[in-house]
Amino acid sequence: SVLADNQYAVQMWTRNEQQANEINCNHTNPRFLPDVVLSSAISATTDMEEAMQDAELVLVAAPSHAMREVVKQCKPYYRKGMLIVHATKGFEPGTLKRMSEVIIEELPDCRSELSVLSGPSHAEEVIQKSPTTIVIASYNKASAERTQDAFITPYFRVYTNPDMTGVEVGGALKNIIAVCTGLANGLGLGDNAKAALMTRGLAEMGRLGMAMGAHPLTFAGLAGVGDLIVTCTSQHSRNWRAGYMLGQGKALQDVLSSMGMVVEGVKTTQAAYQLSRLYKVEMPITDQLYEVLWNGKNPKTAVEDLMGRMKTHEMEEVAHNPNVTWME
Ligand SMILES: NC(=O)c1ccc[n+]([C@@H]2O[C@H](COP(=O)([O-])OP(=O)(O)OC[C@H]3O[C@@H](n4cnc5c(N)ncnc54)[C@H](O)[C@@H]3O)[C@@H](O)[C@H]2O)c1
Ligand SMILES: O=P(O)(O)OC[C@H](O)CO
Repeated sequence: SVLADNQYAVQMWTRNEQQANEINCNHTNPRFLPDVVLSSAISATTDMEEAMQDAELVLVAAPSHAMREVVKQCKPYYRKGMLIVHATKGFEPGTLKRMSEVIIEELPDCRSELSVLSGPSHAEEVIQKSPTTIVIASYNKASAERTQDAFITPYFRVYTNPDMTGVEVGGALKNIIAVCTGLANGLGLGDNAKAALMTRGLAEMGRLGMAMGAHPLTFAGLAGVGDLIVTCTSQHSRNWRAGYMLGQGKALQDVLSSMGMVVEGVKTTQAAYQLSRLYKVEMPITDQLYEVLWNGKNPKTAVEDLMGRMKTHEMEEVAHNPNVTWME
């Protein structure tokens, strides 16, 4: 819709014939965005060749577990010079790769034209043209700026950032903390607990991100704290809602099937748990959510175990900084 507002003819690809017909005939997409009329500049097809044949820019928003499969389908129709943008927040299950790494493996020639679009941006609000800010990260400045120009509108403000790793890691990890804050609300815990999870969650997002090569300041930006705030507090968040239902005692499988849409935070918790061991980074909140989601731990016990951890400094970097001294 943003691209259509910027005068692009938009061709959507979907594997669902009925959805394509609905978009072409009625300009609606009722399962995903009920009560919304789409621009007539948007059409849909189930034929990838048709979708990509005249494309200047390809935006991929497949769930993280399906990214490789979808990019493989794009491959025969890819042309050098096309801008490739992804908006997916997660890691590839099993390989633990970031989405840009998966895309570059499948389309090695696209590296300098590849960007990630991330930040606090629930589709339900973007479609209403409610003011939204996002960030585009790319290895290449010119590609970041071309992509920024393609998306920027008076209601959709786009920033650029050269830190691809930080933007991708921030966008993926915030979903873990959103599931946790939903869980806390479902358990009846208060705002103090929510603020604690968001703040200490941001600390562990930054720790893993930096170990993976990200710039620490990216976590203070839109793809870090910005997306963390919206996902932990918005009525639109699927990750928060999934956590809330778990906190109310529903089983994970029932929660996921009732949602009918991807809840990236569940698989991302497993990936982050594995990455934290690979990079030797402490992620106590992620560890507890992993035990709840994947090993059936009682969430109340998980909260007790988090609160009962050995006492420590708030920021190791500050406490052990030789320029910062304690008074005797
Ligand atoms: N919804 C948002 O507001 C929003 C905002 C920013 C980023 N994202 C990210 O975008 C990604 C997708 O989220 P969403 O909200 O569109 O999810 P969704 O569950 O609403 O839609 C996912 C779509 O992908 C399709 N799909 C699933 N597996 C597929 C496969 N193997 N091949 C082809 N198509 C497949 C589904 O049929 C569905 O149409 C996620 O990583 C999410 O974090 C979502
Ligand atoms: O609905 P969620 O929880 O998947 O969040 C969607 C977007 O990532 C918000 O920026």
